[in-house]
Amino acid sequence: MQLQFAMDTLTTEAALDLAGKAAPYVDVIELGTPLIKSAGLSAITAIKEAHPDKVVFADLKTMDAGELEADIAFSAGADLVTVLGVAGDSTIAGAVKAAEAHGKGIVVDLIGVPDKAARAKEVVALGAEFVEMHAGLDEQAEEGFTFETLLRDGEASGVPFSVAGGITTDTIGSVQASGARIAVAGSAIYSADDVAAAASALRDAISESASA
Ligand SMILES: O=C(CO)[C@H](O)[C@H](O)COP(=O)(O)O
Repeated sequence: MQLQFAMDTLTTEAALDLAGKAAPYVDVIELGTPLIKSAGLSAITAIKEAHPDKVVFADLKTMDAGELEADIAFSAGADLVTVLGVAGDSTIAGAVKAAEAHGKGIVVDLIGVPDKAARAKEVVALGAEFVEMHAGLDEQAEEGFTFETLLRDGEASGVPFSVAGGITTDTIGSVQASGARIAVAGSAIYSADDVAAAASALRDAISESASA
């Protein structure tokens, strides 16, 4: 299983600093939605130039104008771009068209989708590379939130999936056991006093879980 670091920070300078510390331990570097809204597409270019060997993930969470929004993110240097699963099929198909033109990929974020397993099948049929079983920051803070449903939905979907929703060293083993392609960790890394150590600990937890 791969490890993705979601950088929910607000400036390119902060993102470059975080990415520089975590890069040795992660496979995918994500520019979070607030970062792209705050710093603009140039942040994607800066991260790709600093880390050309990493998969750069632009979390646009596109809801409309799929082809146009995906195209500008790929042109800026993204390897993977997100579209929302609650968007219409034509939006997702448009984003997939842009990905094909650039030789890159679309990830469909299933945040807010009631039946994630069913929608996952539909969007992969539309050409998405994989789906993200995602509980966002607000949902994580809601009373009664449980992370386990994301894993069950991933397993039930039968398609390639990542998982995001407050993953920590305590839970990343269960994500791996669910068959996820990628575990996405944001606050567990960027909020840590020692960012490199936090990323390294998640990487070690993946290895330990694989050999258990
Ligand atoms: O996309 C996001 C919020 O919409 C986050 O980047 C994602 O949830 C990962 O961060 P965390 O591990 O803190 O949940």
